[in-house]
This record gives sequence, C-alpha cells and structure tokens, in this order.
Amino acid sequence: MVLADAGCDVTLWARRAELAETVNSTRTNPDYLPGVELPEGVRATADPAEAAADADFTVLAVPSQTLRGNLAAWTPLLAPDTVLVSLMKGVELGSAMRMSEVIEDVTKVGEDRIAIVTGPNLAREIAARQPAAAVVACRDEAVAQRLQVACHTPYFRPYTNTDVVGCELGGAVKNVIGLAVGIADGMGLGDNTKGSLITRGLAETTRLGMAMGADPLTFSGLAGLGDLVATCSSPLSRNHTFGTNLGKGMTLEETIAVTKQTAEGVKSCESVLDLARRHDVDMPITETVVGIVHEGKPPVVAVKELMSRSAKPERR
Ligand SMILES: NC(=O)c1ccc[n+]([C@@H]2O[C@H](COP(=O)([O-])OP(=O)(O)OC[C@H]3O[C@@H](n4cnc5c(N)ncnc54)[C@H](O)[C@@H]3O)[C@@H](O)[C@H]2O)c1
Ligand SMILES: O=P(O)(O)OC[C@H](O)CO
Repeated sequence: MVLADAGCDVTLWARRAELAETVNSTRTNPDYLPGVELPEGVRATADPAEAAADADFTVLAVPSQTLRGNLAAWTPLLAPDTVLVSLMKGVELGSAMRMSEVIEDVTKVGEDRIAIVTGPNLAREIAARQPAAAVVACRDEAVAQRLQVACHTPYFRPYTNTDVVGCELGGAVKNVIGLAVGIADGMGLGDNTKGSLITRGLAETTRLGMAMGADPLTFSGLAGLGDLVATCSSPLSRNHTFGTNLGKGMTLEETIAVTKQTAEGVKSCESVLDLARRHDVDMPITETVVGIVHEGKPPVVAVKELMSRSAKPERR
C-alpha cells in the first residue's frame, strides 16, 4: 500500500493462488487486513517469477526463520540490478545472522544493493494511513535515498541511515523486550516496571550494537527507541500480546495456538542471546525472556532473579 501510494507499480506475491485472486478481484486481503482497501497500484500473483520480473526493488517480508529457504528458490528469478529490501525483524537461529546477512549469503548480492525498512510501523496503523516515520537503511546512501523516494507518502515519512547493523538489531531486539513488557503487563505489573524494562532493554540493545560495530545513536532513533516504544505500548503488537498471554499464565503451547501471525521475538530471543554470548555482552532481560519462553521458568521467579542481580552504575 505504501509503495503504491508513493506511485510505484507493485506486484505482491502470495503463497496461495486463491488469495492472489481474492486480492485482485476484491482489492482486499481478508485473512490479514480485513476491511482495508488496497490501492489500484497493487496487483497480486502466486507466481514468484512474475512478482520478481523487472523489479527495481524486491521487498522481502516473510518470517525470519523461513527467509533462507524462500530466497534459495527465488534467487534465480531476481531482476539483475534489483535492490533487495528486508522488512523483517529477526535474527536467524543457528547462524545468528541478521536478515541482510542471510540475504547476502544466499543471493551473493553485495551489501550496497541490500536495504532495510524499519521503525515504529505497526501494520494495522500503516494500513489505516495513520502518520508514521520510518528508517530506510543501506550501506550505500544513494540507494537508501532512492528507496526513500519510492516509499515516501503523506502518511509515511522515511529517514535514511547507513547504520544497517544498528537498525536491524534495533528491530530484532525490540521484539524480545516487547515480550518482556507483555509478560509484565500480563502479570498485572504497572508502568514503573514497563518504563524500567524499556530503558534497560534499550541499554542492553545498545551494548550489543556497540559490540557489533553499530552507532550507539541509532538506538535513540526510530529503529531503536521509536520502535521499542510502539511495540511495548501497543495491543496491536504480536510480540507484546504473546508476552501478555504468557504473563497471564498461559503455557507456551496455548499461546502459540492463539497467535495467528508471526511473533518474531519468540524464536529470535534465542538467536539474540546467541549473538550476545558470541560478543561477550550481558543481556539480562533477553536471558530472562529465553528462560520464561523456552525453559519453562515461571515469570514470578524470573522477575525475582532479574531484580536480585548485583547493584551497579547505570552506565555500564
Ligand atoms: N506486522 C507488522 O506490524 C510488521 C511491521 C514491521 C515489520 N514486520 C516484520 O515483517 C516480517 C513478517 O511479518 P508479518 O507481520 O508480515 O507476519 P505475518 O505472520 O502477518 O505474515 C507472514 C507471511 O509470511 C507467509 N509465510 C509463512 N511461512 C512462510 C513460508 N515458509 N514461506 C513463505 N511465506 C511464508 C505467511 O503466509 C504470511 O503471508 C516479520 O519479520 C515482522 O517482524 C511486521
Ligand atoms: O506486531 P509486532 O510485535 O511484530 O510489531 C510490529 C512492528 O515491528 C512494529 O514496528
């Protein structure tokens, strides 16, 4: 919708032929965004070759853990000079690669032709054309500027950034902190807890980012604080909602069963912790989320452990 509203011709790939047909005939995607009318500039197809043909930008928005497999099939279909754009906010399990690294690894396209779009961009609000800012990041600023033009609309305001590492980490780790805040909400804890988790969550995200060569200022921008605040405040966030259900006492299996869309932090909390250990960075909130989500630690016990860590200066 954003690209079409900005004047681009968009071909949307859908896995199911019947969904592509529904999008074309009704101009809606009733399974995911009921009630939202898609602009004329969006056409759907179930044929990835048709979607990829001659594309100036190939925008990738599949779950982070399926990207590698999807791209392996799509790489031969990509237009020769296309810019690959990641909307995904996750880290690959096992390799601990960021999404742009997975894209480079599979397609062998150089980092100057790989960009990301991130920031406080809850899909439902974007689809309602509510005002939002975003970050378009690419190592090659000229490419970021081209993409900025391609997605700039009266309601969607993209800023450029060349710190791809920082922007990607901001997006992936905020999902983990969103889970933590959701768990606290579900336990009935209040806004002091939320403010503390958001701030200390941003501190551990920044520590990891700096260890990986990111610019610390990125984390006070849209890809860091901006997205963290949106995710941790909103009932529209899948990660936040997933955490709230866990905090209310639902089991992991029950929570997965009621979650219809991708909550990236559920898997990426493990890969973020993996990254932290590879870079020797302390990430206590991420570790706590892994403990609750994957090791069956009761939230009450996890909170006690987090609060009884040794006292230390704030800036360390
Ligand atoms: N929804 C948002 O508000 C939002 C905003 C910004 C970024 N993102 C990011 O976008 C990415 C995708 O999230 P989403 O909101 O579109 O999730 P979603 O669950 O709504 O949609 C994921 C899509 O991927 C498809 N899919 C699932 N498994 C697949 C597979 N094996 N191969 C190919 N396609 C598959 C699903 O059919 C679905 O169409 C995530 O990384 C998320 O963090 C989402
Ligand atoms: O629904 P979530 O938790 O995946 O969050 C969506 C977007 O990333 C918010 O910017």
